[in-house]
Order: sequence, then C-alpha cells, then structure tokens
Amino acid sequence: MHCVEEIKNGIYWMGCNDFRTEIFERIFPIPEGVTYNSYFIDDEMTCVVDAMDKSCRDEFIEDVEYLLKGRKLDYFILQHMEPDHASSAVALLEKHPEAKIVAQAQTFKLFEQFFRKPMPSRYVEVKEGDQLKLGKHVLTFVKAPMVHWPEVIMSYDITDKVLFSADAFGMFGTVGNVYADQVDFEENYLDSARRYYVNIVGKFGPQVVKVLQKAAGIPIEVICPLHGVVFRTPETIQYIIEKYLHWAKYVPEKKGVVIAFSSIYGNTERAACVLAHKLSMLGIRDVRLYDVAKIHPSYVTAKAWEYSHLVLAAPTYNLNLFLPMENFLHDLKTLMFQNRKIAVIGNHSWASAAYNTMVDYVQNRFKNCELLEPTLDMKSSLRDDQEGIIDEIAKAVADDIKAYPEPKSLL
Ligand SMILES: Cc1cc2nc3c(=O)[nH]c(=O)nc-3n(C[C@H](O)[C@H](O)[C@H](O)COP(=O)(O)O)c2cc1C
Repeated sequence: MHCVEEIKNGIYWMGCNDFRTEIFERIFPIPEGVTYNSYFIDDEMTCVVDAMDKSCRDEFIEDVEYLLKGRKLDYFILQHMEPDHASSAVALLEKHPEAKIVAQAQTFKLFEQFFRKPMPSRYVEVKEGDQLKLGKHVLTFVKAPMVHWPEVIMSYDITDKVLFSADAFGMFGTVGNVYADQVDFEENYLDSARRYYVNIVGKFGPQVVKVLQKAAGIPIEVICPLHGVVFRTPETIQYIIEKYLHWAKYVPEKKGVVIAFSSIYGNTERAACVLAHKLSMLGIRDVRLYDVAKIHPSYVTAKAWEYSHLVLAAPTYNLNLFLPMENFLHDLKTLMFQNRKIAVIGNHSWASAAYNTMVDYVQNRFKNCELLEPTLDMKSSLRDDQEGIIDEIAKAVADDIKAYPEPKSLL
C-alpha cells in the first residue's frame, strides 16, 4: 500500500495520519490527531525532504520505496532535527547507505546527540543560499532560526517555486485531503493551525516575521508544511500568510473578549458568567468563556491570541494564585503574549494572593499589556451590592472593545 500524491512536476507529498498519539509532545491533547508530511523529489537525483515520527515509520518507508521504484536514494534533507520528523530517518538512512544527508551543521550535531549514530562521511552541510541540483529541480536553502528550533532551514525549489516550510504553516489535526483548497479550512483547520502556531512557534514572533519577510521576496506557488494540508493556490497561500502575520506580530484577528477563569467552589465562575452576560447585553459579540482548569491551556492561549481583549478571574489557593490560572498565565508569558488590555477579578476568603499575582502578570510580566480599570478582589462570593462593580468592569471592557480599531489585512 502507499499514500502519495504528485504535487507538481515530480514533487510528491507523502503523508501519514497519526490517530494514536493522545498528547503531542506529552503536553498538547490532540483529540483529532496529527499528520506528519514528508516530500519526495523524483529527478535525475532522488531526494526525500524530512522524515516522519517513528509512529509512522513503516508507512514512511513504504511510501519512499514505492516512489523510488527500485532506484537508489541520493539525498535526504533534514530541515530540523525534531524527533516528530526525524525519528524514522535512521531507518531510511540504514536502508539506503548511499544517500547523503543534507542539513545545517548544527543539525548534524543534534542528529548525533539524539541517535548516537554518527554518519559524517554522508553529511552535506548547507548554508543559506546554497544550491542543491537534482536535475531539473534546483533547491536553495533559507535559514529560519528558532522557527521553532535553532537550526531550522527551509528548502525552496527554484524551478517549481515550491517552499518546503518545515514546521511553519503546520497544524494539528489529521487530513483526508491533501490541499487547503480542498477543505473548508476556516471551519475545520484554522483553529488547529492557530493552536499549533501559538503553542509551538508563538514565542518566536520576531523570528517568524523575519522569515515571512524573506518569503515575500521569492515567488511561492506551493507551501509544503510538515503537518497538515498543503497550500497551492494564491488564495490559500495569501490566507495563511496573512494569518501568520497577525499571529507573529501579536495583532488580534478579531474584536471580542476571552474570559479565562478558574474557580474552586463556583463563586468566581458565577462572577465570570455574570460579567459575560453583561458584556453581551452591552452589545459585545464573541464573548468566549473558558474554565482554565477544564480546558487545556493550549486552547485558551490560542483564543487569547485571536481576540482583542482578555479578562482573568481566579481565586487564591494556599496563599498563591489557583494553579490552573497560574499555569495558564505562565504559558502566556512564556509564549510572549503581548499587546492586549486585560481586566482582572480576584477572589479570596481570608488572605488575598490571586488578585495581586494576576495584576503583576498584566503589568509587569507580560509585554506591552495594560490593566483595564476598575478591577475587583471579591471576598468569597459576589454580594448583591457589588454587582455595580461588575457593571463597571463590563462597561470598561465593552467601551474599550468598541473603541478598538477594526481588524484589517496585514498583507
Ligand atoms: C485548599 C484551599 C486553599 C485555600 N487557600 C486560601 C488562601 O490562601 N487564602 C484565601 O483567602 N483563601 C483561600 N482559599 C479559599 C478560596 O480562595 C476562597 O474561598 C474563594 O472565595 C473561593 O472562590 P471560588 O468559589 O471561586 O472557588 C483556599 C481554599 C482551598 C480549598
């Protein structure tokens, strides 16, 4: 069996759906699975661009052998050493001892660290701008440091204007179709592409912007990422690049508010829900409520990236911020979340800590974020005579959302 498709003039997609892995990188739940893409170039010289996770090793080898049709493999390009793309590489390289390994110098070091199988006589070290001639196809290399590993290179087929973009433009989720133009991308893949970006690459916005600037200078007819669908039409390519510009520049895609809360006994939750309803009554669309103890933070961080405003509401726990909220805020900080206005509601019964910690994240630990006044530190539950404060918070958030500029294209 094989599962391959010709993308363009001897360039083939090989894709494997992984439905078995429950938690990607042992941290991100992937109820819809994930794909590992690899690419094959059939020319005077044969070439494989990246391998797959070891969970797809058999499928990967089977597809490569099908496309080789008994020929020898000349080149294997390792765009970065992350195991979800490299852990089946050794099996391929052992099967094809004649194949040269094309990568940056640092990739070879990491390859040896991970696999403890040095193969120096087979290394072809490349740097940005170097060319690899396969016959009709000529590849050049574009450095993409920290997108999202230090030694990432992307490969660009000058002949057919195909960009092999490594993990950039990838997504969670499995695929039935190969191309973005064959699916309802916005409906079925946008959320998982954003969640993948924010949590895997989100910290490295400036580095992503640099790569997008380089990409703007070259004609691109196809983008081949290592996860998810391939982009081959001008519309889908522009669409995903436009999304990446928003995500990498930390510019919200939509006006609206994410209310992230956690609650032990339900009182902070009640305040969050009352606030949500008041915002709705004030005409705010897209009021998104997330219990960060229940919804994995990777989903909520992605939603925080999408929307213009954020509200945090959480209680004190053992003289600290309740851990699910601390975890969520720690994630946001690590991912370099920035450029938002944020309202805060704390809760405590005898000694407050949650409120100050959340305010500290907004004012001191996040980059370029502003605290929306007024704020509230509840005592156990919201008294009827305190409802006015929730009204004031709702009005402040609603006014700020209404005054926020309409999102526009960044292309
Ligand atoms: C294990 C535990 C530790 C707590 N630690 C504190 C604390 O250090 N300071 C405090 O004021 N309240 C503390 N609380 C109480 C809650 O923060 C407080 O009752 C809050 O009002 C609960 O809000 P909720 O109904 O949204 O869960 C603790 C509660 C529990 C269960």
